[in-house]
Amino acid sequence: MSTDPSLIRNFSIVAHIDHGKSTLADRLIQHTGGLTNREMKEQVLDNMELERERGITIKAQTVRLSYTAKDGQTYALNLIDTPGHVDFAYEVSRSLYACEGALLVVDAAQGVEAQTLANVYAAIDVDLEIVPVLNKIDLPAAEPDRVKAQIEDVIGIDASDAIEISAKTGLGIEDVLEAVVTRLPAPKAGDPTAPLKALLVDSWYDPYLGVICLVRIIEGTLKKGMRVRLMGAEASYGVDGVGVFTPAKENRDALGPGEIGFLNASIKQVRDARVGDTITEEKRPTDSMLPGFEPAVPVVFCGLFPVDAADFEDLRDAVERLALNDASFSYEMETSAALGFGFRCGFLGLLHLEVIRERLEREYNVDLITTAPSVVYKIKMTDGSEIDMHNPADMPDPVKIDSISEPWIKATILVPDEYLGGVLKLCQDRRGIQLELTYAGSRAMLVYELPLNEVVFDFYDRLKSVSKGYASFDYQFIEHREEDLVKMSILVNEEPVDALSMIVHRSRADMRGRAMCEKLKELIPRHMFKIPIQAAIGGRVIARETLSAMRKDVTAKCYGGDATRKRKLLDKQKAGKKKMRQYGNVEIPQEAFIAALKMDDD
Ligand SMILES: Nc1nc2c(ncn2[C@@H]2O[C@H](COP(=O)(O)OP(=O)(O)OP(=O)(O)O)[C@@H](O)[C@H]2O)c(=O)[nH]1
Repeated sequence: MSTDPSLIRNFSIVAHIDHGKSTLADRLIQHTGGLTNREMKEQVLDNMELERERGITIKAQTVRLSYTAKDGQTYALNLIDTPGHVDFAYEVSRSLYACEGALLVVDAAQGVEAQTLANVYAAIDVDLEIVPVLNKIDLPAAEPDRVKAQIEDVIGIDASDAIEISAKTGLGIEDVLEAVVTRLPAPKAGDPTAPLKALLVDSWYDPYLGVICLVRIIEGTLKKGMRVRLMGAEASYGVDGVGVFTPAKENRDALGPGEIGFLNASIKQVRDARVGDTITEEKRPTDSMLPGFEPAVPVVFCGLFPVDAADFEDLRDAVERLALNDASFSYEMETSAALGFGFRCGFLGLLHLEVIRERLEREYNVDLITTAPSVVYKIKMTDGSEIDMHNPADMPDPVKIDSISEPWIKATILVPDEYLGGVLKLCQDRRGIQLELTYAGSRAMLVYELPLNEVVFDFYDRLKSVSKGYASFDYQFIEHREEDLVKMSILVNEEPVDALSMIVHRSRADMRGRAMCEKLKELIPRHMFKIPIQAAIGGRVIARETLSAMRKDVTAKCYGGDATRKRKLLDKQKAGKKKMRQYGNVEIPQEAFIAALKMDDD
């Protein structure tokens, strides 16, 4: 039997980073008896090691809590964990779409911050009922009244009955559960006998069961044994299992309207189970798909190569396994003159790239070289044909090119007044076009059009540093625009380093070329000989630096010292070597590749 929709509440927690979302989720699970203290890992919902370390949530997870309220009824509360970063914006919006309400958690000492706004607006956009919760009320610096006023001023929602809690001490947790039951709406009572219509909220790979799909039933009933169709993917599968997470996995026979749970159906890879897709019954399909299905497409590409060419097979294995679990990650084999065999990989954004790179290195134990991230350029050839270029190394002969266009985005940035100047300068420096500048309280809202190319390298980092972390940023792709773009090559000791070549706007080529040569001069260790470092467009050198030759023996400073120290130094050098790549007779450390691409605007 599926649960009566009036006894179901589906909700998310939205918050700025570090305001206590995970701590509150853990408390709710603990309070409703989902896990004993001992069973409870430090943070149950953020279950990937990397997520925990970086304090970000990548894959949405859900948990069903059973709560007997003061009205005597037992409710099924589905808490959906949402990822919190702009690279994963589409997944956030899909997981919010599966809810009727959200708890807006605000740190009572810090108040409303950038991500509070971005996340709460995302929730308001899909018409969720919002319950404000002031957390960390135990802190001496907590100012609940001031923060309530701020929520009303800045966000524009009523905060008079905001719940004051401490997720740390457990104070107010019961009030939160009561508010979920009494203040959030129940899901609409869809017809359990109607043709099945369910939203695919999330999917991940389980080594034993294959792909697990998290689904929200809109209408009809999902049953074990049923044959279902993924309408967007145009594929059908037999359902092997249906159930819920409490957070332990519990099998059920069926899930009805309003319920959130999982299905497994021997789906081989998450690529076949895209977030946002509509699931229906094969033999009695629903007549319309849920709106807004748009599989996330990679927008940033880069090459991944093993530091040691002998590790290529390990890398292939790791990349294949990762792709099983991440539909937004794409790859194809690539060969490079300097780097040998590797993969050209596609990502949702820079954070996604970094997360994947770290997972490959850490979980799969392969040392990697990452080439310059690049966006997708559309090239019109003089013979009328068109190509999508993912890699600057594939740039055709310029005489055969008619025009090149690059992707542009529309970015929305919220920033406190005092940092506005720095943010404006940053956007301007990145070829931004200002569309709007408005104020909400002491915050400015900026809308800019920007070339994605200028954003992929280090825009988030720069934005964070110029705004002390207070700016929030969100973007959407608008179109490809024709621009005056050229390929800039980097030559180290007269040898082109293909991994460092990039497409730049002609107006910025000199500046970028100079900056790149200066950076590389700092990043490449000295050798026994002089090394010229040059940036060039076609055959024309636009910038040049010279790395002078090393004069002293590294061990020289250990003269008279003990032999152990000397050996340690040599060992350290040897270990360092593993991370280097040989170009002609020059060694370039791996860090140089990413670091060289970070631009300093000031
Ligand atoms: N004093 C106090 N500290 C709290 C409270 N709730 C959470 N914290 C602390 O605040 C920090 C951030 O809490 P998290 O629950 O990890 O925050 P989060 O919003 O989930 O952060 P992300 O997972 O990074 O988005 C942790 O060090 C918690 O121990 C509280 O009520 N009082």
